[in-house]
Amino acid sequence: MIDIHELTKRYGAKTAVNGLSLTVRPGRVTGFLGPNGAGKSTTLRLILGLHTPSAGTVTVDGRPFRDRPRGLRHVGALLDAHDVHGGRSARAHLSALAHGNGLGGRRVAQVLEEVGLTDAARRRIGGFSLGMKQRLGIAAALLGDPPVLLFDEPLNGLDPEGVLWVRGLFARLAAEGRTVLVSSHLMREMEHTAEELVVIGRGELIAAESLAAFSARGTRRTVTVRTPDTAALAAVLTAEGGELRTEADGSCTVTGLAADRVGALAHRHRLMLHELTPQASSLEEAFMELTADSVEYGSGDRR
Ligand SMILES: Nc1ncnc2c1ncn2[C@@H]1O[C@H](COP(=O)(O)OP(=O)(O)OP(=O)(O)O)[C@@H](O)[C@H]1O
Repeated sequence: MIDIHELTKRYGAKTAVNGLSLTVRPGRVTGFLGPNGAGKSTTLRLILGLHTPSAGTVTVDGRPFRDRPRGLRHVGALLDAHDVHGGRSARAHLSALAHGNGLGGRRVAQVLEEVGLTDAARRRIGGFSLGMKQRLGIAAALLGDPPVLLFDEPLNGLDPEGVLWVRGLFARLAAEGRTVLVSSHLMREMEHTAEELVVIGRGELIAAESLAAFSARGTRRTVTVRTPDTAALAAVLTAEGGELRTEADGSCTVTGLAADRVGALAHRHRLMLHELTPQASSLEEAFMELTADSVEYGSGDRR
């Protein structure tokens, strides 16, 4: 379990993390989402004690991570897949880590196998693709068989088969009762990866809840309608504050009114409906809406 309490990190005049409080629980994969520059990497570094908080506290299973000798046995982390010595082989890299953490060599072979790098174990890391480096970083995180795992943008550079593999691995690690925190700036990456979400923007907490609860936050819900009386229905709905758009397939998309209200209005005005389907707001939409004000380097049209 990771406990973050009123955590703030300033770099000079820049506040990267601002009064952040949250708990990441074991047994589920938690997605850590936010636009670029939201403070995700800074938070992960603060959890690992690589940076010192300006204020607040962060503990891993009840203690600051820095207080733990042989850290890999407690927290495994992939922060930056490129942060490896390119001249070393994958096996040498992992062996050095294992040695520094009092872990046996057998574990190195096990994690190489786990991430599918056994055949590449003797090759220089410098020649690895980004996807292979991500796998190596995941192997390093798994080395100490830790109860808590942190992954910063682990899906970057992975091919579709790699993405599926990582999702399966994270789900298994969580099912084993571990705490698994996975950062991403892309909602669509988390949609099939995480069960819980923590969303931050400009260093502040925006949401911490299940994927389903987060999805329900989208306010731009729409209703799909089919009717032989499009013009009449459009007039009725517009008078009630809704908006009706005709789609290429002949259906209509209604915004601004809930499905039951659309149905009641059609009934009152004796208009025939062939379909009345509320559309769940997509996760992506909820994410864009909630983080629109915190996009640091956005294109402008997201606001
Ligand atoms: N060492 C540093 N010195 C100064 N500013 C920093 C430092 N590290 C991070 N920042 C700033 O703090 C903010 C948060 O950065 P951080 O890398 O934590 O965000 P992020 O959510 O991980 O973003 P990304 O998705 O782009 O990796 C950014 O504005 C960044 O420029």
